[in-house]
Amino acid sequence: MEKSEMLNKVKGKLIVSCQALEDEPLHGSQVMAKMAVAAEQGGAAGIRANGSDDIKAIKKVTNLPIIGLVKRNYEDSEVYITATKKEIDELLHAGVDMIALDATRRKRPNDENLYDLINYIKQQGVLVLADISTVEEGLRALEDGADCVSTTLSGYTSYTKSEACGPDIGLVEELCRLTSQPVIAEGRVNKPEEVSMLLEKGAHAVVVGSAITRPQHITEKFVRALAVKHV
Ligand SMILES: CC(=O)N[C@H](C=O)[C@@H](O)[C@H](O)[C@H](O)COP(=O)(O)O
Repeated sequence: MEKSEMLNKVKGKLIVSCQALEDEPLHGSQVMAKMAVAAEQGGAAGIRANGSDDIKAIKKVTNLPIIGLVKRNYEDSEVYITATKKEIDELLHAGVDMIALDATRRKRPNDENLYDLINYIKQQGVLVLADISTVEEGLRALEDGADCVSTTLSGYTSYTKSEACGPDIGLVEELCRLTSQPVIAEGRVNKPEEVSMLLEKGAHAVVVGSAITRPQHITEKFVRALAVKHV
């Protein structure tokens, strides 16, 4: 797939994040592959997926474009989304259309450098999605060569931590105002109407994860509503 073709395919559309870590009930590549099929049947235009096993299984069942990442924890860093060249090589080997990596300014494991990692991915002809938590991080990542940015980490870095339960609309708006490059809205998008609202605010595409693919979280919401009703 041509680089620009992938971005055109997801423009104005929904991308579904199909992820379940080892401690989650739906963990397993076959389950994530079924989630991806369900997402495609529902009309998703792309899939965001974690780890080469899940990605390989998903590629067998759908031709939708895939944004790949590898979540891995390192002792010397808070960065866990595609933190080093090792994870990038795993994704290149699995074959993805776009690689999502942490593009915060936090220290990376082995002191690896964001600029070098972005440009390494680009040299392999794969698109780079910068997962950021602030406007400054987004602009800097684009300067460093990222093809697009996603608001994935807003609320998840020590300096953006919040109790917010909805998407960071302000961050999407501000990034869209300051750059003409694609801005993807991601993180705590819980309602269908938020997807259309974020697209109207200028988002290129919207990623939804937990609200579609983490049934334990969906159940919790129903249970909370039940508790409120009976107070
Ligand atoms: C912060 C972090 O590690 N986010 C991860 C990034 O890949 C995923 O766990 C999220 O599910 C994804 O970003 C979609 O967000 P939400 O599940 O809120 O729709």
